Amino acid sequence: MVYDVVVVGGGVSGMNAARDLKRSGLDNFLVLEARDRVGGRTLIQHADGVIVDGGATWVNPNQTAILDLLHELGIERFEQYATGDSFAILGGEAQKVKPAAPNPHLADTMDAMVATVSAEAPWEAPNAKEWNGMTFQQFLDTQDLDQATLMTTKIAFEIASCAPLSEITLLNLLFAMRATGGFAGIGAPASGLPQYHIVGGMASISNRIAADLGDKVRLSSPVTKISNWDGPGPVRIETPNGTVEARKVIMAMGGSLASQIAYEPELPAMRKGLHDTIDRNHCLIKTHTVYERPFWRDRGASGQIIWPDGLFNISADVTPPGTDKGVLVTLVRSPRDEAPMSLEDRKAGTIEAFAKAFGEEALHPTDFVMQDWLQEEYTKGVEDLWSPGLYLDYGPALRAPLGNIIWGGTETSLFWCGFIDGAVRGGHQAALTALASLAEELVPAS
Ligand SMILES: Cc1cc2nc3c(=O)[nH]c(=O)nc-3n(C[C@H](O)[C@H](O)[C@H](O)COP(=O)(O)OP(=O)(O)OC[C@H]3O[C@@H](n4cnc5c(N)ncnc54)[C@H](O)[C@@H]3O)c2cc1C
Repeated sequence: MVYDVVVVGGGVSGMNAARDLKRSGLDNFLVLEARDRVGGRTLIQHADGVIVDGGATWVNPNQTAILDLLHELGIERFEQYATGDSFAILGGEAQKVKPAAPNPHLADTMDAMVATVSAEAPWEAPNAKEWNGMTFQQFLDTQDLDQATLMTTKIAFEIASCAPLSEITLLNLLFAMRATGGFAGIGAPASGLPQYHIVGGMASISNRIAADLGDKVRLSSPVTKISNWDGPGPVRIETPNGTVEARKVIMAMGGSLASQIAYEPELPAMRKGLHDTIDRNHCLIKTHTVYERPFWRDRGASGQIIWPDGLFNISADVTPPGTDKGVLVTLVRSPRDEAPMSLEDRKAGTIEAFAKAFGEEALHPTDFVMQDWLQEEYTKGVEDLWSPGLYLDYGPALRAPLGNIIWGGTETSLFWCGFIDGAVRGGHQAALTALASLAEELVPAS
């Protein structure tokens, strides 16, 4: 049997592509997912009986593709708790901090630069070459900014980008800003956290779609080799459980994961170059600490702590509705070469920091869970799109189909690429491309 389409990867992007295929009336398709679950970089964890997001969690009101999907699936969202004081740990002590307004000079300067970078082809920007040769840190050094601005910019952008400013190529950042609505989109200082969480966890999106697709989703099926992708004849897709054939293949994953698969014939140099240039090893850890109640709220605290160069980068109150417990998340962006820290040590350092800001009650959580994405074979840390040359040298290969392979995943989206919203958009786009390409084959050759 030859499938019309095989979707490789059951993250939000692949599941959304499969959902579109089904809604188009196509029946002859299959999703192959490496893990024993769908959802990819979204993950439901249970902490003292409370559902928390081990992966992606925040959605903001500008992210219309994910908001539409949530609406269609009947999935509710709840607002981020943001009432009360925020803290920063500076010099070992917790201090109340007021959100600083973004520096208008920096915002205007960068928005003017963003205006010259197109979402479709950032490599064609007039200054693409110059900006490809410069890091964000080097650019900031030329801007004559005060220390406070430099610090808020560093915190906001390092959290949003999961990389030190010295490793972010300016051209790539400007594209990311273009894709997310300008300077204020990706990580404007003091723009705060995005605003909504998903009731039941972000992974309920993929779980809901998987339940609807039934046996069209094959779990624990890591694709190891893709042959004859350039046709004619069907593409062969190998997994340890057997080989399937398809007319079209949607690769719904980032380039760094796609590069772990063997291709015959080999992929062209441009696409291989793209895979090799994506930096895949930046670590992102999330922890959730559960308490009997959100006691920090009684003390007038929002739950947010910013800790430049600390054990974690930022914390927030992510207590879902319907529980008396209180839940604090931390996001940890670790340098690649940092030795992994044990759960016990991370817990001890985290609650000690919470105690500095919120008092002794913080030393008595009822549960503490951690998720380290660098340890996940089918995620491999955060897929960074910051390396020099990624767009300038290999950008045209990012979305261009190759033979019968169609590239999907959040990284291919023109908008909110790298985010859940981009994953939904990348899925829509890949499904449309596959359907159009199948339709084209029905047109008789003249
Ligand atoms: C800790 C963390 C926090 C985040 N927070 C947010 C947030 O708050 N808001 C937001 O918008 N975004 C956030 N993101 C980003 C968001 O999670 C991603 O943009 C999105 O989930 C990507 O979806 P995807 O389907 O494109 O890719 P993935 O989720 O990576 O899906 C790829 C799928 O392919 C599978 N796969 C890999 N290799 C193979 C193979 N060989 N064969 C078969 N299957 C394979 C994987 O198992 C996976 O299921 C966060 C990411 C992380 C890691």
